[in-house]
Amino acid sequence: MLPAVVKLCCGITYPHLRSMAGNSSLCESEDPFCPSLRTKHPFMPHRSDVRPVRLREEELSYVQQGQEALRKALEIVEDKNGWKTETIQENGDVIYSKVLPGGRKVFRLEAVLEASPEVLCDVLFVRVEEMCRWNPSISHIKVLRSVGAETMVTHEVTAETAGNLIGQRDFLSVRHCCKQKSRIYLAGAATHLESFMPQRGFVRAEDGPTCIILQAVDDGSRRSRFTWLLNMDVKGWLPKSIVNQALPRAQADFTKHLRRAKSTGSSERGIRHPGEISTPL
Ligand SMILES: CC(C)CCC[C@@H](C)[C@H]1CC[C@H]2[C@@H]3CC=C4C[C@@H](O)CC[C@]4(C)[C@H]3CC[C@]12C
Repeated sequence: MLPAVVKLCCGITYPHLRSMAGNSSLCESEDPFCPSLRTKHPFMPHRSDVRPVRLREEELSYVQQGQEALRKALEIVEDKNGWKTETIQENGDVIYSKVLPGGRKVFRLEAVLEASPEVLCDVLFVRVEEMCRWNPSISHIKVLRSVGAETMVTHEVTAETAGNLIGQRDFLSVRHCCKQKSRIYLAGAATHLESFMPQRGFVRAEDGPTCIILQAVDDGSRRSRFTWLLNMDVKGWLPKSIVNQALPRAQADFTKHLRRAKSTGSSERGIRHPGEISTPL
């Protein structure tokens, strides 16, 4: 697995980003990944329209932070040692936990969802701002910066829902998406934006380094293996036991809402894929 991690780290899978960063070996390979991402971001070069675009220092730093988040998150998730089964849900989803050196407890949810990795990527990454429509635990998500099609800075605010023992939190995160072989990786980590300091009345929590791995269960399948590392510092003064109960619960709830998300998202946007309408994920 190490070579894969190193590859990701070096940005070998991002020919267009390397080009944007000033490397002269531009867009040699056709990248069929997420065509919707390209149309969404008109500044993404098409093959016939390839020209070097220099990333500003700040943008380049977000790309690097995203790649670094993925590398660190994969290191945690792929280390097979020390994981304990936390809960087995009725639907078969399993949450494992592990205590990292330093004492933080992280959670890994494993599920199978009835959608292809591309559809899940669309719901979770491309249309991230729509997440609060299908997930009542989140009250607001805004993309503050986009760098190419695969990196963005987002601001998220959790909802003040009854039963949320943690209380409302906000997050400022770099989010990064990349495809390698049959997998799509969504990574994230807390970041900074000068114009976006913690706001009064909010406790700024930190999400990450975290990642979601989406992998087709078998060739041509519309089912995906969904592996999600939840690695969160909720901040504030709270007993560890409360936090360590709330996090896996939040993870299970999120996955429950995600299973219903695609139908809502598609119909609201008027996009209909045959056979995909009301199928839960
Ligand atoms: C217990 C309290 C403090 C937190 C509960 C809400 C948690 C589970 C919510 C808040 C913000 C959410 C994240 C917001 C944005 C993204 C980016 C997306 O591409 C994958 C999902 C991901 C990573 C969400 C995962 C779930 C998340 C971390």
